Amino acid sequence: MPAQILDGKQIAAEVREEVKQEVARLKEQGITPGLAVVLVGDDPASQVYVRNKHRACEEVGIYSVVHRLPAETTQAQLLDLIKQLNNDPQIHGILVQLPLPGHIDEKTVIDTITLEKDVDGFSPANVGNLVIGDKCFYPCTPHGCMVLMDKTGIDPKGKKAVVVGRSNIVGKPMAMMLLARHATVTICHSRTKNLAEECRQADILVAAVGKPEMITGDMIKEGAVVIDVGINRVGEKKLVGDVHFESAAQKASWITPVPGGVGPMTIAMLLKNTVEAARR
Ligand SMILES: Nc1nc2c(c(=O)[nH]1)N[C@@H](CN(C=O)c1ccc(C(=O)N[C@@H](CCC(=O)O)C(=O)O)cc1)CN2
Repeated sequence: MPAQILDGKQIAAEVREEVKQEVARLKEQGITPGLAVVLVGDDPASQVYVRNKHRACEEVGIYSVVHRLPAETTQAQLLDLIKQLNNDPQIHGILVQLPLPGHIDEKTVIDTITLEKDVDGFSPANVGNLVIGDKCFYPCTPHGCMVLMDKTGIDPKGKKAVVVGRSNIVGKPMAMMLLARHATVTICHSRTKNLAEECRQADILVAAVGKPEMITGDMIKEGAVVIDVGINRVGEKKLVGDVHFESAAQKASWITPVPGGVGPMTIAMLLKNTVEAARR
């Protein structure tokens, strides 16, 4: 039987509605959650994501400021802006849209965002807290994957989870979150021997490699839950994930589509983290 769809659009809408209610409660206490988004340069995809983040904030009542800086902005100028935002009482969350232009060191920039306002959850201190299970912000994309499963009644406890991809933004935090929920976790990457065999062991398979349709149906265990984090543009307009949807859907019990799966959850979880930052 073909897989059921994990509908990210619908679940993200539910999360946004919950956030809206939480924002209203905070406003009754005199607190308006505030998010600052910083965009450097003119990457077209980043411009769209930043615009969508601003709109999503407006819809739920979060105060949002977008700082659009030219591609030639120096690292020192960007760090100055972040320090200013760190001290701005109206701003509870700071996000620097990635990727940054090549002359700016992403790590230095992320390290400059104060821990309390790191709503992306990318800073080393936040990641450290995630690893040891302390209070932290869950990075938005893997958090979105977890919420997709939770709201569908998929419990990782005792399951074998395979995460393909070891990025700091998705693969590694995803593995930590699954581990915290008592899954047995394997992280695979470009040098994993016999990737297909590893993937076939997975009750939950998370693909986050950035390679169009690399995971095919023959790599999937019958009945597995397949979460596709990839967003790859092929040709002029077509978007595909890291999973070959048609063949994978013949084997999986649940699968996320691309578009409309994990992507919409990323922004919904950012709103949630911003409200959490304000609440704290
Ligand atoms: N500072 C950050 N930078 C980046 C992040 C991030 O979480 N923080 N993630 C990505 C980009 N991103 C949000 O910033 C993002 C990507 C995709 C989507 C999304 O909704 N995708 C849609 C398809 C949209 C399209 O047509 O292109 C989907 O999958 O349905 C939302 C947010 C890198 N940078």
